[in-house]
Amino acid sequence: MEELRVTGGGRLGPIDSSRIPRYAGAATFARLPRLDQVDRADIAVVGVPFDSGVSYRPGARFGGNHIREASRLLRPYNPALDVSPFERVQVADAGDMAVNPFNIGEAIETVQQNALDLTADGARLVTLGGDHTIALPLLRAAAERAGSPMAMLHFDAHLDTWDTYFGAEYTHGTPFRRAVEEGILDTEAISHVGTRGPLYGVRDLEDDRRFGFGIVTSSDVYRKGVDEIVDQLRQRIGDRPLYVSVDIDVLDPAHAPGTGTPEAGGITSRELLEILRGLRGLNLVGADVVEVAPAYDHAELTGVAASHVAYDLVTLMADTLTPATPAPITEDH
Ligand SMILES: N=C(N)NCCCC(=O)O
Ligand SMILES: [Zn+2]
Ligand SMILES: [Zn+2]
Repeated sequence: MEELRVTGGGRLGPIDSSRIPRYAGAATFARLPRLDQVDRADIAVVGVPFDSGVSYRPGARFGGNHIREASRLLRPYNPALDVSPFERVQVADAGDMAVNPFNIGEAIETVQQNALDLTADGARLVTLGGDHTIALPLLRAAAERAGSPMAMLHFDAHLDTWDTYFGAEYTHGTPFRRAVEEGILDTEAISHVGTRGPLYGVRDLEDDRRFGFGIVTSSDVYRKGVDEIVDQLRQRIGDRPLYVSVDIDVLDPAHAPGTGTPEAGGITSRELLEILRGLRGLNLVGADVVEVAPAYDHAELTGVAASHVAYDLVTLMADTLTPATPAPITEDH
């Protein structure tokens, strides 16, 4: 069947949902071309089907494809930022990394190597997880490409700076402690956003502060409002290279039930999208959306939220990127 695509801006864009029904055909993120259908991509969206690092409900290995299915409804123009991301730069779906589910150490190496391979020509990555374990190798690869320690915003109900679980150092509750230990984050410019819920003890917060993390809790977002939070975060980040990691459980379970470790009292999808849009103009070098576990989802709520979050992350990146190649095909259709 012929692939009728939106080609505005000269890029190979999404399959045109006004000519081929959006529910037809195999899913790629936002109906974009696969990476092998374009010469190169400025932004690659890639899946990591891995959830061997979870401490409670499993299933985030299916998250990437769930987000892709829900992303069929995205459209090419983002009015909130007045950007057509798929016209500005070439965006493509790089498929899924083939990650060993039985060996976490090997899985982490594979994710790191695949992320380096995908960014060798200057492309930036938006990764669809997978559990939060994968943030560590993604951060390693992004820091190597950035050439310096990075600022990071970590949207999550949880700190994910715990030390070990059952003696294991590499789990979905520990990636950011490991990242700080490895020196790949700029500890002047790292913050959690949306944290809440019971902890193991006050020591969790003391450790976290010692590592350099700032904390904007879910309650801070509610009480101070989005604009004040955005100002605070932007000041801390400055012009450093920025990595954004979004654990979908940052949202209240009412907005994102399909996740492995849900906590009551979370932010809304509107608040999350508004904070992300407030990051406009910052040097976003990499991002992930993780912890989407479709077996616990209802009515695709979590998938829809995650697909919109990924779309806004792609838009933020596209907005600041100078395309590495000029528009490859003729203007419009
Ligand atoms: N990264 C996520 N989603 N959760 C971490 C929870 C760790 C725990 O079970 O205490
Ligand atoms: Zn979490
Ligand atoms: Zn997490």
